[in-house]
Amino acid sequence: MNPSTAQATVVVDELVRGGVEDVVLCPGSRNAPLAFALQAADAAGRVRLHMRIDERTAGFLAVGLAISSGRPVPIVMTSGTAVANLGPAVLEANYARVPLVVLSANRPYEMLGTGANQTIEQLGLFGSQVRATVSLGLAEDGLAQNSQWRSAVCRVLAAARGTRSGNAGPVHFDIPLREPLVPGRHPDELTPAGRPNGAAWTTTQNATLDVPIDIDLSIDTVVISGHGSGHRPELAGVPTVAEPTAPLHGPPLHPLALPLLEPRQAIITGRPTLHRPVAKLLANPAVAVFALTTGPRWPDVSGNVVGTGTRAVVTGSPRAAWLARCQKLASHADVAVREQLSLHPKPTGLHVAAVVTDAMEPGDQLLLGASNPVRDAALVSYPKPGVRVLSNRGVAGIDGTVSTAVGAALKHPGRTVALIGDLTFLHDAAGLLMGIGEPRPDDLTIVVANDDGGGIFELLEQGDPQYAGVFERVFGTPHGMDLAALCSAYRVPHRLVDPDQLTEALGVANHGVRVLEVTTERSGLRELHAAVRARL
Ligand SMILES: Cc1ncc(C[n+]2csc(CCOP(=O)(O)OP(=O)(O)O)c2C)c(N)n1
Ligand SMILES: C=C(O[C@H]1C=C[C@H](C(=O)CCC(=O)O)[C@@H](C(=O)O)[C@@H]1O)C(=O)O
Ligand SMILES: [Mg+2]
Repeated sequence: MNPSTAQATVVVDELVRGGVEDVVLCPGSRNAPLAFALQAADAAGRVRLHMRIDERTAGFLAVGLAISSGRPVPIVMTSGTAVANLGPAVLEANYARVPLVVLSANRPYEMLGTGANQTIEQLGLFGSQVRATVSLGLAEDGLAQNSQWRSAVCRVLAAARGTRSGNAGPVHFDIPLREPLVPGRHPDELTPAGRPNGAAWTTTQNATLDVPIDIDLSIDTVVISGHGSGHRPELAGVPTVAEPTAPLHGPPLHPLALPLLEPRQAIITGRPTLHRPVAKLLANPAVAVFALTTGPRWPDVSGNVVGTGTRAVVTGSPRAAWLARCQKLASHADVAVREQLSLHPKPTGLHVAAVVTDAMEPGDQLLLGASNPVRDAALVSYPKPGVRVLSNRGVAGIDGTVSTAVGAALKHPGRTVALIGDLTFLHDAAGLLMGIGEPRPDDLTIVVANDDGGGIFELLEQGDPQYAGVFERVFGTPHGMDLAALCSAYRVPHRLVDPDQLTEALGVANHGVRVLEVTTERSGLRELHAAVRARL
């Protein structure tokens, strides 16, 4: 077995021993030793290999696989811009604490600066965005490097999982590889041995971060449950504004009810990412804000957090009058939203979100695109028990969302529905490119609310009628794209559905990947949201 083949075979073997189930591979030559080793592991049923041509979609496919399974997912690619294309996925993984491993093949380091082809300073490329940057020395004939290789893999996986830090996230694992890059004449030679019984080379237990903080719940309190929040049974009695991807700890509180309430205390769990009324509350100096997070970091956008920890030691109970007021205002907001939807003359993304979230049942997985879809879901529904809701809230990008949905669906045993906007769909339509024979989701429905542009901007300052002369081109960005033709090019079934047919269409049994496109209007969104607020 030549040195590069031996090294690659050991690395793949140790990844499998470390609990990796899925690996995404992009074609290249420098990473050929890893490609051969991964193909062999896939053929032996030890790992599920996913080939992707485009490293950008590969990275977000891995994000989807990782957030749905909780397992580290390596993405393997050749040197050069192939590695740089993982940038957006690494950013998302950093801020959303997703265990990704960018496993980049590299030219031998001595080639740096020589003008050698496809040779860049890729070690360290992701800077502070990764939890660790690990490299391996070149494999050499006759050197006993097995233990170094295997222990490095264990360090990579531990860093990605946050095993000792409580802070899962992306890791860059850069491996310089020297020719020969293809297996020798004796490809069946034995792999340098791992630990007995398939164990990992280095084992460790998850560190537990335990930082208790005292919180008195007799003070009028709301909980803001944001992305990445842990479950907090100690807050079960406290009115909770939960983002769609977060647990609903206590009685549901609608985000639009917040401005009508005067809590004296707020408890953040996870990281709030969605609503301005939430941001305004958390910035109010008259409100005592606590942050409970599971990892070493906590959010404090306004610098108003008075105390933080990983566990609340609660005393007291919410006042009955406070609970009653929160419940009344939450119900009022719920009614106002649905009532205005029924009165609004044109179908909008908010209408589509209401249909999709109403259709979700226990066992389903829902993935929400950035921009309006995730916000619309928050306005028309509360997190449902048994429905897993995912969204790339790390940096709220509209990139890679189709790929993320495909990855998440590949790891979910039941139905996955993705609700995304048209720009989000167009941004990552290449995520539909799944090569012949590659694993495909059993049941993924991508619902595209197509308002021919960026509906979110209608609701922001730039959507004010005073900017009408400028708005449409530089914010609305109408495109007029034929989504049916695009889906046809990717060989994915597509159906244009009237809004009032969407419930029925979602109920049709699905096998594989399909796109349901719903034409919506963004021109009346500002008025619709204003009408809802006027009813509060
Ligand atoms: C990669 C990336 N580029 C740009 C943005 C800024 N942005 C946020 S929402 C949005 C428009 C989204 O439009 P669409 O997906 O159609 O959803 P809609 O707002 O229409 O519901 C853009 C461009 C972003 N978040 N991420
Ligand atoms: C479009 C971008 O992001 C903006 C999207 C929505 C945010 C927002 O305020 C929506 C309305 C609401 O939640 O009340 C907006 C914000 O946080 O102020 C974001 O900037 C973008 O390009 O950043
Ligand atoms: Mg749109």
